[in-house]
Amino acid sequence: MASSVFFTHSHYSSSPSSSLFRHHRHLVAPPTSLRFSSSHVAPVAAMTTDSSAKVIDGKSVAKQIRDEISAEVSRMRESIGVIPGLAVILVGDRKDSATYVRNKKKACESVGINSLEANLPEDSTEEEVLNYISGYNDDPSVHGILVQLPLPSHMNEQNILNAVRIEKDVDGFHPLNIGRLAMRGRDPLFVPCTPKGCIELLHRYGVPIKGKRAVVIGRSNIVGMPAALLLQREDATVSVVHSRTSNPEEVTRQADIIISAVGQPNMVRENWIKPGAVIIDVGINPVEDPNSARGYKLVGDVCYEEAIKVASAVTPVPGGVGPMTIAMLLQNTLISAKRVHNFE
Ligand SMILES: Nc1nc(=O)c2c([nH]1)NC[C@@H]1CN(c3ccc(C(=O)N[C@@H](CCC(=O)O)C(=O)O)cc3)C=[N+]21
Repeated sequence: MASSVFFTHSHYSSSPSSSLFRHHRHLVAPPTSLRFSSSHVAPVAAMTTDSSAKVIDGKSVAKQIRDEISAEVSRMRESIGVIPGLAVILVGDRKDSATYVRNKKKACESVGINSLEANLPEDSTEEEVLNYISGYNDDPSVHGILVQLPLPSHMNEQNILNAVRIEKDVDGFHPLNIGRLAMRGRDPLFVPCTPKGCIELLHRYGVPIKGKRAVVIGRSNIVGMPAALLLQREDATVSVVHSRTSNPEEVTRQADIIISAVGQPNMVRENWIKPGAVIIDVGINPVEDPNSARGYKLVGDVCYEEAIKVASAVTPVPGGVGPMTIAMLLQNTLISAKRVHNFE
């Protein structure tokens, strides 16, 4: 888990992920800070007719998906009287985690999903967390359980994730769900939200995957690894570039599709990118920005200003994969409620 982009998101987080990537940390973002107003986002249909790179607008796709979910939630409530429910367990008071949990809650409200929240103090015991999980496991109004990561270091993440009933594992982090994702001829009950959001963006932008070369940068349990499995299920030829890969830029330059999830700001430069490649940037990295009220801004793993010149399409940060992650969480919660109530 150490190389997960999730854990490097916050400027409160202590250590950078991987050693090989560390020498890129000093790269600074190019001076112009791009703004992604909806006005310069091309409509999806225009993508194939224009040769300059397109912004893959995750924020608006996520909004579209939330509208679809919202309609399904209403239909379900009206026909069988069931409202999907998501329980989120937050341990400790990391600011970034609290923000994410708040955003998830808001997103639930926006589509009519019930949200429950357990806020436990940093010094809680593992047993206390397990008690909450077992309460939610047994609660029929809860269709999805999410344990916000990272957990405090005194807790055993594996024990805790193993305790979530797989039928409610809307994060898709249970080893049985991951195992099924990895096996041909089997299907997991849930696909992890961030990788699922990446593939959904490729689908909705009409990017062909079958037979294409894909490179995933990063091998975390929550993004890189499941993203590589999903691409393989989509019939891409997949390579995984990681902290011990020699010549990562050369490998990455072969890719028609790049998914980067390492948590190193602006690591992927122009010379890593094959002209015309499609880039999904999962990194959400805070970098100092005196012009911003917060004192920092968020940038991806990919140097956006360089990528936009060579790639055919790129996801921005923010407004790319992040909002899709939340939309997929809502979708998984709906899928769970439909499944348990046999509602089609
Ligand atoms: N059990 C678990 N499941 C998770 O899915 C999970 C987690 N733990 N721990 C933390 C990470 C991080 N994560 C994000 C979700 C949405 C945005 C998001 O919406 N970002 C926006 C806004 C960024 C901002 O301005 O702060 C954007 O990129 O546009 C980002 C990050 C889910 N995570």
